Amino acid sequence: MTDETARQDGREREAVIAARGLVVGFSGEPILEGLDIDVWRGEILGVVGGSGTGKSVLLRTLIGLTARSAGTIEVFGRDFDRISGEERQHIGRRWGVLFQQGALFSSLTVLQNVAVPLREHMRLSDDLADQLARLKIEMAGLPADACGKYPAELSGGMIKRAALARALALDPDIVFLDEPTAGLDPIGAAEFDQLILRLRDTLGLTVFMVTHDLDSLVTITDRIAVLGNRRVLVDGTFAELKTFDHPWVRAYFNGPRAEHFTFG
Ligand SMILES: Nc1ncnc2c1ncn2[C@@H]1O[C@H](COP(=O)(O)OP(=O)(O)OP(=O)(O)O)[C@@H](O)[C@H]1O
Repeated sequence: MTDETARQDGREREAVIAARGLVVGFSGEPILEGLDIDVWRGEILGVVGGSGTGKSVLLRTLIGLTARSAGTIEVFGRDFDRISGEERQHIGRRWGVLFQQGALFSSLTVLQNVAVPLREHMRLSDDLADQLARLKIEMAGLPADACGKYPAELSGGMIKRAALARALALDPDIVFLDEPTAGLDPIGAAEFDQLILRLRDTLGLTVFMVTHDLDSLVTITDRIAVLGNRRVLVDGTFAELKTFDHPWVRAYFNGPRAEHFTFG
């Protein structure tokens, strides 16, 4: 949705993230060039694009893990380049991240993994950190006996849930999810979708979700941003994107796997 559409909605939308003119590259041609994107408070934004278009690079750039050579990023209305280190740290605590492979510490149990951000950022006793970590683990839909397990002892779905519990540890306002349902069976993926939806509805979370999962896109996203030609080509609902006139967008949203999703 563009700024204009947001205004036409008659509702004031608050951009949790507003990035403008992002340029990101490693060597050679930039991966992202002149990219603008907004993430609105309380929405589930899906980010799609062909393989290698820079979805994960965008996610990492927005959270400050990948450097950009140009562009601005406002987070909660604050220009990230113009704030003190202390404020940056404070803002960093307001987001949680679920990386593609979970990125759990293999030598720590699930409970210890989830307690890491609590111990790092809050001055909590070990006991209180453990209690809070148990709560997040339960919120992520894991059984209590998962707390004492190591990542190697978990299924793919449990790893995603443990990583989500860790992302939720500091009660973030926004969570960044990189392909959260990749590698899950269809039942596990649908359960994970519902979990994300429930967390958004009950906690008022904002969700930035990179995904290739058409079912997730249809079922839980409010809006989808399509990456292509190094920027956001277009954004809108799944139904809107089905009618957008661009070869890749048409092929993606009306291809053999998407054509059965029809809208009133
Ligand atoms: N640290 C890095 N150093 C050099 N090149 C990188 C680095 N990170 C990403 N790239 C390159 O940037 C491009 C975009 O990568 P990215 O992982 O963002 O793609 P993606 O859209 O998430 O792809 P996929 O859907 O396959 O996960 C790729 O060509 C990748 O090789």
